Amino acid sequence: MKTLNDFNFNGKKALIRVDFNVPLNDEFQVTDDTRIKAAKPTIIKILEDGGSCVLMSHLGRPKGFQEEFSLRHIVKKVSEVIGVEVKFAGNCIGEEAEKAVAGLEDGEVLLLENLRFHEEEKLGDKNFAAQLAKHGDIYVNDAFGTAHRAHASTAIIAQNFPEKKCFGLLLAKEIESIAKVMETGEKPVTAVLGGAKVSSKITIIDNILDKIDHLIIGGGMTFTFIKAQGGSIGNSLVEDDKLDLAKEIMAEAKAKNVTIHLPVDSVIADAFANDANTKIVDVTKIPDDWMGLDAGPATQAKFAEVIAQSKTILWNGPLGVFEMPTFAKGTIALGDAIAEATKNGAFSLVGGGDSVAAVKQFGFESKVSYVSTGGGAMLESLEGKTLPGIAAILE
Ligand SMILES: Nc1ncnc2c1ncn2[C@@H]1O[C@H](COP(=O)(O)OP(=O)(O)OP(=O)(O)O)[C@@H](O)[C@H]1O
Ligand SMILES: O=C(O)[C@H](O)COP(=O)(O)O
Repeated sequence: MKTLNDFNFNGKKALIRVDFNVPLNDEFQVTDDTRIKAAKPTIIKILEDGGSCVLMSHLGRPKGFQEEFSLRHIVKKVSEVIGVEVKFAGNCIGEEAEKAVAGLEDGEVLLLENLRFHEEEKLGDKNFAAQLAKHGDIYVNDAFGTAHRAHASTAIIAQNFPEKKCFGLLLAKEIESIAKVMETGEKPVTAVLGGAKVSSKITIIDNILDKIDHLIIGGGMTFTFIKAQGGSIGNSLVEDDKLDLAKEIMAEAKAKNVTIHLPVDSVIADAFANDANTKIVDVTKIPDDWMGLDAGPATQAKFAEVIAQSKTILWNGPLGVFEMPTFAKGTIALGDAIAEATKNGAFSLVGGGDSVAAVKQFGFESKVSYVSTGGGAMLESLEGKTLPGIAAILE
C-alpha cells in the first residue's frame, strides 16, 4: 500500500483529491470544517518536503455551474485551517487552471474550482481525467468520503500516474481503522448498529457477522426484531416485510457464535415529538398507539456491560431519536460507555452519517479512537465492498 511517506515531494507538484464536500450556511460559511482539518496533515507533509499542492474536490451535487456550489466560498476557511494562504483557480481544467498551476511555487497551495461543474467528473470521463492529470507530478488520493464513487478525479485519473500515485495520510488512516475492526481487531469485537431501518443495514450485518463476537442492535431497527420474536411493538417503526429476515439474522448469528443483544426496555411516546407523553416499558409490551423512541435505562445498563468487556468497538447508528433531547439519553449513555471502554484501552471506530453527527453533538469526538470522515464510503466499506478510489491506487 503506497502512502505519502513513500515519496519525497521536494520540488514536486502533488495533485491531491480531497473531500471538501463540507456544509455551508446561507451566508456560504463553512459550518463544519472537520474534513478540511482532516486533510491538513497530508498537505503539511508535502509542503514540508518542499513541494506544492494542487487541491481538487467536489462540493454538493451541482448541475453544471451553480455559484452556490463554488469552492471559492471555502478558500478563506481552508487558508485558515492549513495556515497557508490558499490560491484559487476558477476552473479545474483548461487555460485558467493550467496557468495557475504553472505559476505555483514550492510551498504554495492552490484550490481548483468544483470538479462537478463538469459532468465528465461523475461520468468518469478519461479525457477529463487526463486534463486534470496535467496538474501534478504525483497523484495523492486523500478523499475517503468520496472513495466509493468511481469518478474521474477519484478513480479514473490514477491510470495517468502508474508509478506516481499514493494514499494520503487521511485515507490511509481510514483504511487502517476499518481493518482494525474488520480484520485485526483484538477480541471481543462488538458492533453497535442503530439508526432507522434494518433494510439499510442488512448488507452490513451480513458482512460483519463473520468478524465480530457481539452485535448490539438499537434504534428504530429494534422493533422489527422484537416483532419477529412475537413481541408487541405498538406504533413503533417496523418493516413488516423484513420480519423473516430478522429471524434469519438471529439464526445466522447463533450459527456463527455471535451474541445478539437487543434492548429490553424502551422509552415510549404517544407522539413523535420532544414534548410527547413518555413512559418506560418492557420493549416487548408496547401498548397500541405508543411508539418506542429511545433505549430505556435497563437497556443502557445492559449495553454498557457488553461495551465494557469489548476490546474493539464499531458504532454505526444512534440508539434513539437523538435529535430530540427527550429521546437522546440512550445514545448519550452508549457514547459514555464507548468513551469509558476507549479510556481503558479498547479501540473504537464511529462511522456513518447520523452517528457521527450524534458523536459531535454530544462531545464524544475526542473520546473515541477514530471518527470516520466518510458517510456512504464508510457504510460501503462495512458492507465489504471494494471502494473504487482505494482500488485505483492499489492496482
Ligand atoms: N426508535 C426510533 N424510531 C424512529 N427513528 C429512530 C429511532 N431511533 C433512531 N431513529 C432515527 O434514525 C436516524 C438515523 O438512522 P440512519 O440509519 O440514517 O443512521 P446512521 O447509520 O447513523 O447514518 P447513515 O445511514 O446516514 O450513515 C436518526 O435520525 C434517528 O432519529
Ligand atoms: O459527503 C459525502 O458523502 C461525499 O462527499 C460524497 O458525496 P456524494 O454522495 O454527493 O457523492
